[in-house]
Amino acid sequence: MANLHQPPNSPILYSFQSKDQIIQSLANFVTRIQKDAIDKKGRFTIALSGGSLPKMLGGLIGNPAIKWAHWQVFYVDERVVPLDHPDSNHRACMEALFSHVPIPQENIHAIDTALINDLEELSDAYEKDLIREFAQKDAARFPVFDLILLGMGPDGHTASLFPDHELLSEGDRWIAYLEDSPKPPPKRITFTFPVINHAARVAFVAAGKEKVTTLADVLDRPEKGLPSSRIRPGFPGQLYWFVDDDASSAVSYPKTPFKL
Ligand SMILES: O=C1O[C@H](COP(=O)(O)O)[C@@H](O)[C@H](O)[C@H]1O
Repeated sequence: MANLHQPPNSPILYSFQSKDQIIQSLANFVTRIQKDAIDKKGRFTIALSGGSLPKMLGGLIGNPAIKWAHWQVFYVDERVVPLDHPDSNHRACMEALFSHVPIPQENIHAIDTALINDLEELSDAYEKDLIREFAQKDAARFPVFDLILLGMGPDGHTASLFPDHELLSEGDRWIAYLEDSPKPPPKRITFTFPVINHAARVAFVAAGKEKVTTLADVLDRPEKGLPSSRIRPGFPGQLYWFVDDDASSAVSYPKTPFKL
């Protein structure tokens, strides 16, 4: 559980020469965290993003060390569209990962598309799904995920938390909704900052030259307050960055060699 009396741990930045190296290292990292979680509690709770992230998870396919039956998967944010829509984060994760591995479908927590015409009900229902998974088991004010995987947009947004948006100050709800996302589609639901910042581990995955300025702003100039720089899991939580050398070429923040 987050300890408010201790300052957050500093982020750990891993930079790789290629996307393939990110994919392999990320797979090793996730594999180790799921083993520790399952050994300790018999389950592994993970939340995934959409955007470019799902395609970075390919290193998990065919890995015999992954105990899929023990995974409980939620989405950090979801675009409010049918689950087979090209914009759906669930669809992207199914196509890139879950349709290739033996995970029980009931362990993947997608939005209830019967509710997509009422965003408040939809986000309440997703919050209740989270509460069912976490509240009775962990009795915490906020869920404590074993691992949350995030992306970062070129504007510095993460999840569906966009620069200058009123949801940046949401400190109470677990799941919030928005109808005015600056990036299409406009209707989305999203984890709030407190949920992300209560996780045991959070890892950003960001690659490509189009992220270079934003990554330097987030890591070297956090005082700018971009949404991605507000991700600071409370102690003893740990934040990691898995990036490529293109994205990190303008960053002064110290890099750490990757080893497990
Ligand atoms: O719209 C979204 O964007 C972010 C970042 O996407 P990326 O393609 O720049 O990695 C993503 O993390 C989020 O889940 C998604 O809904």
